[in-house]
Amino acid sequence: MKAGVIGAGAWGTALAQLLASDGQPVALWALEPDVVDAINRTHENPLYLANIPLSSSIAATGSMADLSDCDLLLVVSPAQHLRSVVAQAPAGVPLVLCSKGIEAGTSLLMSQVAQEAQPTSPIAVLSGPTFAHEVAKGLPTAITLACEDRELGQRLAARIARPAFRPYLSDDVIGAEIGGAVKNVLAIACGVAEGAGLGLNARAALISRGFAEMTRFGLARGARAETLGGLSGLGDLVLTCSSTNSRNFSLGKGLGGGGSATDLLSNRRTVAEGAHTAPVLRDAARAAGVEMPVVEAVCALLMEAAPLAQVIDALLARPLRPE
Ligand SMILES: NC(=O)c1ccc[n+]([C@@H]2O[C@H](COP(=O)([O-])OP(=O)(O)OC[C@H]3O[C@@H](n4cnc5c(N)ncnc54)[C@H](O)[C@@H]3O)[C@@H](O)[C@H]2O)c1
Ligand SMILES: O=P(O)(O)OC[C@H](O)CO
Repeated sequence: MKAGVIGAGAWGTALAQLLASDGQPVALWALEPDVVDAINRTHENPLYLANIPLSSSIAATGSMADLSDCDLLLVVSPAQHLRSVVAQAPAGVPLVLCSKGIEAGTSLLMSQVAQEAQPTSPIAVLSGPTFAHEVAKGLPTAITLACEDRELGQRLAARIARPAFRPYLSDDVIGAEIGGAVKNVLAIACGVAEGAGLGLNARAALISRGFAEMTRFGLARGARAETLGGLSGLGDLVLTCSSTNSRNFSLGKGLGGGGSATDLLSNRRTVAEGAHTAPVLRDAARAAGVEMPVVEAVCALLMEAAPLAQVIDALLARPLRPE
């Protein structure tokens, strides 16, 4: 058994560390030669997951050919690059998609993108409340593993589970993906509330009303309510909306503190997926006739279409309605 991980950002590196924790070989594909070099020479990834000593069973590589003998591939690139990395991956090997987002230009979920890029590869989705540093340190974590093929899902869960890492099985791939994609946009909104000093009542309101938006959109796209209320939806929403450990929450906090989206987004090395998902989600929701006022507000701030005070006033002035 040899697992492959595609993408050596914080999450790919943490997942490689998790898989290698029982001593099995893990091939970790990285885009940057510096990252390959650092992991192989010093067993660290200072660029994306600093201060975590990595297992010597992890071999980093810049060549997808080194993943050809893997029985499992975890795909952990930013969502907007998933199509190109999956197209380069070995064909026919089960792909576990760990990226959270919706593809710009197509509005496709990651499973749909992967299906197009590697039509012969079985697909599963791994998504839930999981800060990379905590998983890399072996702290207790639960996550949704969604796969339409239940037997494959069970095999993958057994392969990925570790004493402190518990995958919960689901066959609702769409639900798991929509929760992970939408919560990133809502975390930006909660960060804005924090940065603007709007208080904890406002944050709780954004989480609850944001979850209502996630549910409306998810149901319209064929997700199941129980999945949206589980680890990959509500669970991840609560985590990401509660901490500056979240890149999305931090981005929002910067916006709420008066920073411009252009400044905050330029030259960042790490990914804040919500900034890329927000306009795609807004357009998909409009096309489906689904109201998502919090998502609309985040888009307005990201596009610098209106000042912060005006965006907040517009949200508060919406007509009163039943919960
Ligand atoms: N960090 C977490 O705690 C966490 C947890 C769960 C899910 N995720 C998801 O995992 C995905 C990856 O996030 P991350 O935190 O590992 O990334 P990161 O922000 O730590 O690093 C950025 C990654 O983007 C890659 N990249 C940049 N340009 C690229 C290109 N042109 N082609 C391919 N890759 C490119 C870099 O090599 C690097 O791996 C995201 O969708 C994120 O939402 C992250
Ligand atoms: O840092 P964020 O905002 O990308 O969130 C990381 C994970 O998705 C949390 O589950």
